[in-house]
Amino acid sequence: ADGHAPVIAGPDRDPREVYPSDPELEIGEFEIPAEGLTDQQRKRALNRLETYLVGKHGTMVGFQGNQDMARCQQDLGRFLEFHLNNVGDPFQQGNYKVNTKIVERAVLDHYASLWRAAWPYDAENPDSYWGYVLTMGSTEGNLYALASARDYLSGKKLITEPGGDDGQPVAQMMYVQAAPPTPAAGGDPRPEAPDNAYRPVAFYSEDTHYSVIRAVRTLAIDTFAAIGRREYPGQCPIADEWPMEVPSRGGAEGSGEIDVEALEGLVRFFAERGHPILLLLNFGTTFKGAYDNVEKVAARLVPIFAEHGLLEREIEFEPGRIDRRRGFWVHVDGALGAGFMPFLRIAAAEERGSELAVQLRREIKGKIPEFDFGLEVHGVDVVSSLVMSGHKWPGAPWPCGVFMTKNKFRVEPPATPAYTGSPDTTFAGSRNGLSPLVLWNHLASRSIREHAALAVRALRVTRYLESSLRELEDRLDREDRLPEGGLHVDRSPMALTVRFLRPNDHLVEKWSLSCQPMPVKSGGPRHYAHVFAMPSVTEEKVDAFVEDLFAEGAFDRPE
Ligand SMILES: COC(=O)[C@H](CCSC)/N=C/c1c(COP(=O)(O)O)cnc(C)c1O
Repeated sequence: ADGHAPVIAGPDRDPREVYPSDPELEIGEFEIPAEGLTDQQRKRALNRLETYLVGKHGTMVGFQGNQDMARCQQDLGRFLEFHLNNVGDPFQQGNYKVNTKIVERAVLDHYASLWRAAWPYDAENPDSYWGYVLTMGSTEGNLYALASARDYLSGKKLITEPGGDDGQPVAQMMYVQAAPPTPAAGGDPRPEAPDNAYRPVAFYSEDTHYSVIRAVRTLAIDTFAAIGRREYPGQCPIADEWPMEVPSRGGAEGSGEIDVEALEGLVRFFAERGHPILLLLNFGTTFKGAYDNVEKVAARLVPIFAEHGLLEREIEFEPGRIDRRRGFWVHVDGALGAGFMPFLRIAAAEERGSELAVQLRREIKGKIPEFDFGLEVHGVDVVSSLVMSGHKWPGAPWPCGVFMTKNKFRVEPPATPAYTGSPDTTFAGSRNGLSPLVLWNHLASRSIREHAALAVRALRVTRYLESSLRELEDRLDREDRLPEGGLHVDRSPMALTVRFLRPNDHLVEKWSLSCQPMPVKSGGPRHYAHVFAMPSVTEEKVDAFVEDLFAEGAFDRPE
């Protein structure tokens, strides 16, 4: 009004008309005016939000997030008094002293023991684990793993003692593009395609989480489909046209596991042409909770790697400076599965007559699948890196997780910023110092056996959920209210989730259901929803959910 530029820009339109309205929450209560909000206004808004969240929290069954926050607030609330920042490498104290790196190391050690890696961390031991607690969730871990794999396979300098060739500290680590590799003695040099040796090819299945697709694009990593369509048109070994992703067994209506035979054919095609292989396997897929058979994949691919000089190859940085490394990288996306499968393995190792072992055998008939650093095939430790989300199985009030690899696979960090006093070896700059506390509290609050019992219980609740949905199908059928084609109840082997026909929007909203259309052979997409039996989902919650599905119109489709 007085001709001066406004202190802050006013709204072009009323946010209440623009943002999606929610009957329980009004955006107008949360907008922040130039004069701020009074204490009373802030308290009213926060109370309104808490009431909303309490309601949703009680019926949250649709995603893989464990809603049981255990003792987070009581035990850890006091740490909100600090700006906890674990900036830099977890194993180097650095100059930012208000950190929880000592807790982070304890958490990493424990996961290294659960994932059968060599621990504690030892910089001198190539086989020792190295890892860090993620500030985002498995998306960050997958991004970091794929970036590491890309650089490792394309000949970037591996991590070495800090310092240059003359032993003097270097101001800035630079990437060194190595000369084309000469396959180790006995390998068959392929002069016809020396440049492929630094062109890693990425493989992942059609059930892979969308964050991986974003990651390969962000990192400019070529997938087998991209190179196949561009450089080998019409030569796909498994289909007339190169599929965008490795097919899953049985396609969209299958279990969600990767088709190992299809993968083998695709990998062989590129290994024969000298490409290093970058493979991402799922261990608990997003929608079906399926586990790629890591053992079977390894048994099929290791001989191919051996045949084509990819088990170990020599890379020469500068004349006379030889570096021996692999021509493949296997990353296991264990966002959900890496958090609880180790505990099932522990339950299976119990005395055969123990209550835990007996309960486990009721849930799982076969062997507990291997997916971690302990898996060896033909003497090769197959897994190069692993990731887990902390807000899934463990249960955290915010996204977090763990990334883990081995020293021998680590690539030189692009920078060693003096001002943090620590090499820049993680993905983030500032790193969440509270997340290690949450994971530590989760792990330390129970014995290994009690964690194992929790994992077995989740399998039991999942089985209860599946049987309850199948009984519901019979009840609806008896009352002639069953949707045409039935409820399509399905559960993949050992999955913690059951999928079924998507119910109406009201129930999707009430129970926070994650939904996905699936292309099916008999015509258009079939709309599914799923429930994950995380530790916060009880039989009582399942009963209440299924009763809602029995109500009139529960499966009415929006017009
Ligand atoms: C629809 O469900 C999701 O997108 C959930 C995250 C929400 S559950 C808390 N899944 C995330 C996920 C991710 C990404 O993990 P986050 O970054 O921790 O969400 C990576 N890999 C797999 C196999 C995943 O399932």
